[in-house]
Amino acid sequence: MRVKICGITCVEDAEVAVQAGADALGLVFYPPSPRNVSPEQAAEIARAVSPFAVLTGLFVDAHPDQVEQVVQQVPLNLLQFHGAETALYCRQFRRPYIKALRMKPDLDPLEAMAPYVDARGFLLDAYRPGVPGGTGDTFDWQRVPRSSGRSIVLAGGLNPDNVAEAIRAARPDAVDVSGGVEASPGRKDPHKVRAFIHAARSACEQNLQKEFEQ
Ligand SMILES: O=C(O)c1ccccc1N[C@@H]1O[C@H](COP(=O)(O)O)[C@@H](O)[C@H]1O
Repeated sequence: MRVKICGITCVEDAEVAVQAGADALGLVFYPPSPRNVSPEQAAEIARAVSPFAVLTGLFVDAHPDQVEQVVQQVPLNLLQFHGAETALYCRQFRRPYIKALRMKPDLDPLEAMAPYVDARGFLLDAYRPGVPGGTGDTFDWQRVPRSSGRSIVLAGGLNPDNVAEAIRAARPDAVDVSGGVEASPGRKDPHKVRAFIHAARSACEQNLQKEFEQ
């Protein structure tokens, strides 16, 4: 079980997340978001954190030049495309990427994943019309495909109180949280970050124990 803390806007929050055991940090390059960071802020965060934390850059239907400019300035390990980007679009940067899929009621996730043959994984998020992400909404975790053969990151409205249940229901490879561990828009609450990671790790251990006993 990997844990990604998304929407990091400052060095202090990045350090809290990594010390609490986060595997990955998300940096949002989407100006309408309260978690948006400039390439300069992102580069400062990148310099401060452990080289073993996976730094993920989140984009929403960005112009390719914007993505190129960011990847020149910030040592990102992974790109996260959170809009309506096609597989061709995602592939052009020749960097490891995950594709976010918003779980609209009529969406078949396996069908939606199919074109992204080179994606490193898929982040499944709640669907709210007109809002690309970071909504704080959950979706029906039973809709997460089992044994798809692809890495699945579960997101959408997760928090320290529901992440264990979400992991038990969906059995994802990773979980991702943004608003559920915030003190205010764009700032993380250290207690919530630690509680979230602890709850996710405990739920994963319980799942493993159950499988061992069966
Ligand atoms: O965090 C944002 O502001 C954001 C903006 C636009 C697209 C995606 C965004 N965040 C991603 O949304 C999901 C769910 O967020 P939340 O936990 O429900 O607040 C999360 O995976 C972020 O990666």
